[in-house]
Amino acid sequence: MHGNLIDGQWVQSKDVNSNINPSDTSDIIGEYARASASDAEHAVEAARTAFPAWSHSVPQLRHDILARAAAETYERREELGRILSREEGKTLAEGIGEAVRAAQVISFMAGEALRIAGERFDGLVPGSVAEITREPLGVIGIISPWNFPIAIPAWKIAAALAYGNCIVFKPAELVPGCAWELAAILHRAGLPAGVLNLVMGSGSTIGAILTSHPEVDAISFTGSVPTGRHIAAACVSGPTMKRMQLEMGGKNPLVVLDDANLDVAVECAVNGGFYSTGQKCTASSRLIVTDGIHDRLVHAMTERLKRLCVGHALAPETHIGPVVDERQLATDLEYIGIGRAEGATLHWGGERLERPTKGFYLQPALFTNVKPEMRIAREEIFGPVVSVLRVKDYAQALDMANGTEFGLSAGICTTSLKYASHFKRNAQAGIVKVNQPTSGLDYHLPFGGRKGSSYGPREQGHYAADFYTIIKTAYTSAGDA
Ligand SMILES: NC(=O)C1=CN([C@@H]2O[C@H](COP(=O)(O)OP(=O)(O)OC[C@H]3O[C@@H](n4cnc5c(N)ncnc54)[C@H](OP(=O)(O)O)[C@@H]3O)[C@@H](O)[C@H]2O)C=CC1
Ligand SMILES: O=C(O)CCC(=O)C(=O)O
Repeated sequence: MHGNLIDGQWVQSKDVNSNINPSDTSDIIGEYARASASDAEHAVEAARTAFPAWSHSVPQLRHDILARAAAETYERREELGRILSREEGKTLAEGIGEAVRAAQVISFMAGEALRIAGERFDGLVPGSVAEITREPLGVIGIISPWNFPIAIPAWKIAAALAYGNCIVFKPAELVPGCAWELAAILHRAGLPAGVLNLVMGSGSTIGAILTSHPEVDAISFTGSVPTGRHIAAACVSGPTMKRMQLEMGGKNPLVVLDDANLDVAVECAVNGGFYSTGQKCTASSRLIVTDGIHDRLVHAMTERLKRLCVGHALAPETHIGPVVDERQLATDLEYIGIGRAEGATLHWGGERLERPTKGFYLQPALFTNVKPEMRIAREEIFGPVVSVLRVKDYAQALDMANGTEFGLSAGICTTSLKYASHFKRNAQAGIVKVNQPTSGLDYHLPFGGRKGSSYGPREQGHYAADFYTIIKTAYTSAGDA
């Protein structure tokens, strides 16, 4: 059994979580210990005890540990990608790609340990100086979702460690495999006991302990909007008022204008809407298409969708793996029913598929004749379901793109510099892409959204320091009379 990592020790439990492959429910990837409430308490205590030494450690130590972890993650990318694809269901190519991304982000953050710097000003008191420094924040609770089982934990954990923080990490229950491997890699790389603690268990028990514990200084969370809101309330209700970073849902638009290159637009729409089974917060679930290209785009997309192979995540011919679990499949099918009932046209797909192995297979669904007020155009489904909305011109497209409570990513396909520039400036989203899919982000650049999608400072790149460090302003005078 794979235990939890608490204060440098692997701790077993009688309560076991069997990690099931969504491509083949008879395949059990492994048994993972479910942490108890007292395990979570011990993990927080261990992190608190480890904090003084780790927060004052020399940057070279933090760099070297992270660099070793990045190297092992990269060397084992195929094995880790396979575990990832088995437990989450994205294709093997996507799984290996995500393992590489994790290695790259850890390597970037190793450099951040050395680059962290401050500023110096002349003070207003004659002869005085003021120094602005960044100090580690303390104990960070990291709560991650199932859809990026190694990259999201890696970019949160590596940043927290680089800037000198200690961690209690609770991964999503559906994907303990990658979380355990990442914790084991960092442990082997030489982290002192207590600096990183892994507590696998449910959100409602272990997650809730982290968000309410007075010794946890901050929470970094990625997941759904309702859970994000719940966590936000818990973070501010205790005596310490935790810092928080919440990355939540999206209903991301991809605008396609008449002047777009059709091949580019189809690639962006299919990749951004359906790859990774549409299970990305950055997925383009709304295609907003001007009249002149609408029918050609829908036709070309449909031809492309007919050629996509939905199947076992590990099979080399598969383009789209299964949905992550029965519950998410039920949600996707429910929304497909809602779309039909609302009067949208189910133009292609949307059927549950049988495959040689028992899994959660769903044919990608493309809806046309969708109106902006329909639920399928407003609510995050988190599956391979894309709505096409027809508009008359760019102005209407922009208006519709922004007409959502979310604001994570937004894309436009156009060959017009005028419209591309206007969209970059006026799209109400944290990430804007021109002639690129709305999903798929660079690990060295800041990531986050606006409106209901995100709360708190950005993740990734050197901007991550804004969450994981606290700014101190020190005033100094010479001290002589
Ligand atoms: N924007 C994004 O990146 C993502 C969005 N989602 C959206 O969320 C929906 C449901 O997915 P799901 O994984 O259940 O997302 P959740 O938001 O429920 O879970 C995300 C993480 O939060 C934990 N959690 C759940 N409840 C609490 C709580 N009360 N306190 C602290 N932590 C908690 C979960 O633990 P546990 O695993 O035990 O539930 C998990 O680790 C999807 O259909 C999708 O719409 C999901 C994943 C990513
Ligand atoms: O699009 C990406 O590369 C990242 C998406 C993401 O972080 C998410 O879906 O949670």
